Amino acid sequence: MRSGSLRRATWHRHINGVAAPAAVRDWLVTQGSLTARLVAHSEAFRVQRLHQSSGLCLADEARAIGMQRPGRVWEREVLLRCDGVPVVFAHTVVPAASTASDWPLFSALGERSLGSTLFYDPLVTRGELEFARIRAGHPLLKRARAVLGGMDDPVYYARRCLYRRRNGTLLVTEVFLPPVTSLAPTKHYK
Ligand SMILES: C=C(O[C@@H]1C=C(C(=O)O)C=C[C@H]1O)C(=O)O
Repeated sequence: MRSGSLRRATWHRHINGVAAPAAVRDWLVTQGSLTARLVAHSEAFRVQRLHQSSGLCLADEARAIGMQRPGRVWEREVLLRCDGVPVVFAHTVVPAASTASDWPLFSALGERSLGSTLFYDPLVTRGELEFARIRAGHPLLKRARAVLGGMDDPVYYARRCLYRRRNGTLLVTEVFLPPVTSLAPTKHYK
């Protein structure tokens, strides 16, 4: 398999395109805020910020955020932890050309969930979810492995969603980690 294909994932508009096991599929198709659902499936939820800085967007996300070729972006990567257990590795990019008026809260998020700023802002519109199977050579798995170690499964399942606000675009990619399928709804979950 060409290395290029390892670096890039094939993003499908329909969940059937990734043939995910039922338990993972249920999480991949979560509508609304993933944060909200994870909070309802844990006693203690935490956004662990790994880094937030400028960088180059990944080869398979440039076009999705409106760039002709990979260019400079503001990049944020976090682990979402339920009761201490990492269940999602999330990677968010905003084109560096975006202005503070496009995403006024993005740079100062810290360990607050990005979802809390996206789902309650009437100016934000949300695109369609896309789904992918990502494998060992994909940069997102390399980064997750650098933080978590292990990550030896042959395939991981990911989704991504494009958000727009004023003239800005923001792409959130979520890689689901195996422990997510062990989460059970807590008493608060309706
Ligand atoms: C988009 C959401 O925000 C979550 C929080 C993120 C963050 O804080 O960086 C990233 C991905 C999301 O899973 C959500 O809650 O659905």
